[in-house]
Amino acid sequence: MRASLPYARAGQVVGLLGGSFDPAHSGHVDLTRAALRRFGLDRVWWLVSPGNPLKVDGPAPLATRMERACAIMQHPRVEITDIEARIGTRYTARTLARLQALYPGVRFVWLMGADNLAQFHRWGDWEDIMQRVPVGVIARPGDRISARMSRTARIYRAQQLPGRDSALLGRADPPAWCFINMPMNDVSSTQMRADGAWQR
Ligand SMILES: Nc1ncnc2c1ncn2[C@@H]1O[C@H](COP(=O)(O)OP(=O)(O)OP(=O)(O)O)[C@@H](O)[C@H]1O
Ligand SMILES: O=C(O)c1ccc[n+]([C@@H]2O[C@H](COP(=O)([O-])O)[C@@H](O)[C@H]2O)c1
Repeated sequence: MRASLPYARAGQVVGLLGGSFDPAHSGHVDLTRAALRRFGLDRVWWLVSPGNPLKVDGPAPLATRMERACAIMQHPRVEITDIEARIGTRYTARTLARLQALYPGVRFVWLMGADNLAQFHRWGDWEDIMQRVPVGVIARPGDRISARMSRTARIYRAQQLPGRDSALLGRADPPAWCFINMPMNDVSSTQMRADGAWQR
């Protein structure tokens, strides 16, 4: 876990996986490894959120979620960060604006599971997000159809890269997005909390 901002140099492509990580699990790890392989990324940063603006229940303390995330995701090209708490944002559009100002010349790609694409049009300034960065979407059990039928997918149909061209996403100019399939992992934090595997 780092006390400073993560490092990236101009020209690199950094995938950002924002999440509640309450708790982090193998689905996040699989998504991250697939994103590194498929989207032409140099690095991935996990942004452990101070709290999802759309979720009513507060998550477990940030330090507890960070500790678990660091324990489960160990990879030389992946950083676990609480950067949103440090810069005082929880809305993705604002996070991206701050990161782009802090890291001129670094290319960022927003990463998310298919469930988040399905409701992406409810996020604050979601069209600004689409204009700022390419978006990589990873299949999730039960959400493939709702994601493909989503308002975002329909509005940005012409800007969708086919899965076979996913390696171009990192260097594509926004708006651009790509949906990839991977061997699906049906683990979820909700289920882990329900099973008593994680206490808030
Ligand atoms: N099993 C999975 N397969 C693909 N993507 C996933 C999977 N689990 C989580 N993600 C994605 O990882 C990001 C962070 O997820 P999050 O921390 O909310 O975990 P979660 O399991 O979805 O939690 P919850 O059940 O509390 O909503 C989101 O974009 C989510 O879509
Ligand atoms: O900006 C928003 O309005 C917004 C609304 C919902 C979710 N997000 C972000 O989406 C990421 C995934 O959230 P979650 O809770 O599904 O893990 C996390 O970084 C949230 O901050 C962002």
